Amino acid sequence: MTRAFLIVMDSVGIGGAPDAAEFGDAHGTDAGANTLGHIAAACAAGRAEEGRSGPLCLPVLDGLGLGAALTLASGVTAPGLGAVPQGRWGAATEVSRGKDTPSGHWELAGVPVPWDWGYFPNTVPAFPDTLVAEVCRIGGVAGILGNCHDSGTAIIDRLGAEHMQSGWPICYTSADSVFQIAAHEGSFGLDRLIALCEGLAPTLHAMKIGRVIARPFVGEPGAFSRTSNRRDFAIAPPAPTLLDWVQDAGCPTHAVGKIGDIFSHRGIGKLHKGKDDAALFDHLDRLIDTAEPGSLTFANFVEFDSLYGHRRDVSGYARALEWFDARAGAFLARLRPGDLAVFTADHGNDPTWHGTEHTRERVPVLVAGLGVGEIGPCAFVDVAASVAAHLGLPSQGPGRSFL
Ligand SMILES: O=P(O)(O)O[C@H]1O[C@H](CO)[C@@H](O)[C@H]1O
Ligand SMILES: [Mn+2]
Ligand SMILES: [Mn+2]
Repeated sequence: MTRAFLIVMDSVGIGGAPDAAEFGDAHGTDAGANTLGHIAAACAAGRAEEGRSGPLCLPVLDGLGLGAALTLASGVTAPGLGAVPQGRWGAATEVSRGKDTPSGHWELAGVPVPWDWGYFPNTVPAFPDTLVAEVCRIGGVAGILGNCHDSGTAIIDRLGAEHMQSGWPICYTSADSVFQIAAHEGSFGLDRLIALCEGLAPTLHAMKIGRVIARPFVGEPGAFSRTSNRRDFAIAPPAPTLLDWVQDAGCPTHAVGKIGDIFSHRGIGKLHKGKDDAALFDHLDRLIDTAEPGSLTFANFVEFDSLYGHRRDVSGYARALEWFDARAGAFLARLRPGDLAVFTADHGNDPTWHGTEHTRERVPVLVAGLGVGEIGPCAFVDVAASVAAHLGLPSQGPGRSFL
């Protein structure tokens, strides 16, 4: 019996999205945002030397077809990449109208987003008075801090001390459809922060705001750091996804990392969480031995995005890719006959691009366990159709299997 491992490298885009200009991610004759392509170019030019050195070195993912997928998506030939692929490889295009994590994951799981997400304006205040009043009522506070667009690390540096003094939660958003609350685990309390986010979620979801996110932090003024106790309260997918298709067929599902949160816990069998991507890869290494016949393991590795993409840290992103590549090699060596492993991504987050937001890009689809060959240009939903076909399940989404 077969097993499937669907592994999302969060934000590892390969450029070339046909609609990038509509998202502000291409201008004029500029080739546009290209997470992998621009990281590889920076590495080759000696501009990504912190904690690593030289051209980007990803022999395992490139051996599956990463460099070939990059060239297919965006026409870029990246220094250090471009081996003759030993896997099946393609470049996938998204149709959902958001370049956010839920849109990307749901569409990979067979369900494009049929609605326009709600967003908050990039003004101060960013939030309507009625929403602020709701935060105050549920949180038992007299006011909020922030009320603006910002980077999550910058805003705790700026407002963390005032938050500890006043007890007011720090509420902020971004270009994504999110409402985020940062609060100190000690002075405000982690359970209280999570209860506040959970209590606000129905109101925000009714506004088609995709997620309410608890962003707890610890430390003292001048030395705050976010913890791994982040919680996302996401709106539910609009239709059953690949996870439901598998579960409804009586087969086990394993969610590694934030997959459970992203799918609002629909179709999730066992949850495997961890404090960082290394701990998540330990889960994957265990599941390669223990996952049941017929099961789907769906994993998200978030640190490319959260620690390096949003922080515009090119060296850090390159380091993370090289670390991941080595772990992927050890993982793939343990695949069994009948196993399928797919490496892909949910959107881009080019660390060389302006701002601190996601970027609209195509994503790689790298498949181990199905022999060698070009999948070529494909759709996000084709990933779900292919995984379902591999597990012997009828695909219920619009995708076409590349099996
Ligand atoms: O700057 P931080 O708090 O990491 O926020 C980032 O994380 C959010 C959710 O993934 C995105 O909307 C992005 O703004
Ligand atoms: Mn993401
Ligand atoms: Mn992100």
